[in-house]
Amino acid sequence: ATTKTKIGNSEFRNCFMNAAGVYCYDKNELEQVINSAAGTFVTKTATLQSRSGNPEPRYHDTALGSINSMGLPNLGFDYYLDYLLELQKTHPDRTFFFSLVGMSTEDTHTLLKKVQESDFNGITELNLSCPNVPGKPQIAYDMETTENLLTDIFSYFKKPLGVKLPPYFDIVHFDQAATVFNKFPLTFINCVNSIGNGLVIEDESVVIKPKNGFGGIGGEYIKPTALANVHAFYKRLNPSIQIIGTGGVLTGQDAFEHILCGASMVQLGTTLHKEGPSAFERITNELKAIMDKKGYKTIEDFKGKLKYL
Ligand SMILES: O=C(O)c1[nH]c(=O)[nH]c(=O)c1I
Repeated sequence: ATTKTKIGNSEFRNCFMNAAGVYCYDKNELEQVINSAAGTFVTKTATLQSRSGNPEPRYHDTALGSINSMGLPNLGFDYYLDYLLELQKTHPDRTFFFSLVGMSTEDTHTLLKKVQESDFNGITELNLSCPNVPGKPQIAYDMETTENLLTDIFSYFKKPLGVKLPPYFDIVHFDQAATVFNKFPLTFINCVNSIGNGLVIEDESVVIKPKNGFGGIGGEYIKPTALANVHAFYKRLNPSIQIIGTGGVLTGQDAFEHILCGASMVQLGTTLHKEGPSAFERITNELKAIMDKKGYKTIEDFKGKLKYL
């Protein structure tokens, strides 16, 4: 079996990659993902200026997953663009993802216009779902703002673009969000970001410093929500808009379920943070074993073919 995949016009030797925020802060981490079994990488979400992020401790692993309130720490847009342009020379056969968001609508347009005017030939992921910047809402929970933003973006942005979405929890919200996304030539949507503003307690205390311990939840806790979002949008979106599945992937079986729900690419967040880049080879082999046992040669043989009772 092969776990190769395609997003837009780009082919990837493997359908696994990191989730933005994990193993993607600097060249050292990104190089490790390049040299792993992963098919590609996405950068830490970049803002116009570099950011130190929220006070520490701001990330905590638990037995079943993780909680984080990083606060968008990143080395700034230019650092990641320079590195991505360098990789286009050293790895011309590979396509990488660039995650970004502005601290204001104006900044978002400034960033995307810079990408549009640059020689970057990869795929851009606009993060509409960061839950951890105090005072900033998760953009994609406001459908009017999201529609207005995408309308303006697609008036000038002509390169492959996808959006990173927060989890939705109401069928009507799936309907409303899909109606908006179907209006635009999106290459993909990425479901889901962490479940925002959870609270983890050890003994009598919260475990992270920012926001009195409130932070985004990842890991085993969120797989049912992630699968539901992948499948809900898979059933509602124009087939031209592909789905990247993120959330709760620990094993090849979890990845199999994301693809069964309609994912064309699967991202590792908490699992990658805990296990390191060797997780890509382990999970790829586990998925291939499942495919071989079932007689599936490519992920297209079972993508989106979730059975109902
Ligand atoms: O706190 C973060 O940096 C962060 N943390 C997340 O869990 N998701 C996000 O999109 C972001 I930008």
